Amino acid sequence: MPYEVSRQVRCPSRPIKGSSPLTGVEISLPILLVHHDEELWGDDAKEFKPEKFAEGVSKVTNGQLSYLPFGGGPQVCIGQNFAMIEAKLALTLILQHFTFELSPSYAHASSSIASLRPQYGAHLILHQH
Ligand code: HEM
Repeated sequence: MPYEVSRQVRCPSRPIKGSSPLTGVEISLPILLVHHDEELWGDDAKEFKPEKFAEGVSKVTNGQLSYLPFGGGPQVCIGQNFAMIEAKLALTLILQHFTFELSPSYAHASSSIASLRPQYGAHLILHQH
């Protein structure tokens, strides 16, 4: 997930929250902050709870555009479906043959260089079935 998506305002007649931004102004939407917003996601917004998505994205977001790992609108990521299938396929193949746990050497430090990633790598210990 990239840290932010940005756009240059080309049409001053499109108001944003009641104001008309100047033409040429660049507006950035910090995706990471939107995904951690407690108003949108609740008090446990910063906790890792993938089960929130058990009934799909539209259920958990109440139809709001508040989950944007692939952006949204006319410039939404064209590789979204490919990336999701690839990730599910890779994870399925790994889980068919291995279980894994975090290594004690793993240090939790997320870093954002174009996309969000573990700063010191994801140290895993794999166990073959
Ligand atoms: C997990 C993987 C990926 C993530 C998180 C991701 C995320 C994103 C995001 C957030 C945007 C929107 C940027 C914006 O609105 O300014 C975007 C655009 C784009 N992505 Fe991805 N992407 C991923 C994989 C891919 C793959 C695999 C491809 C190509 C096969 C791809 C091709 C593109 C292209 C061409 C755009 C620009 C679309 C446009 O401007 O019309 N992405 N991506």
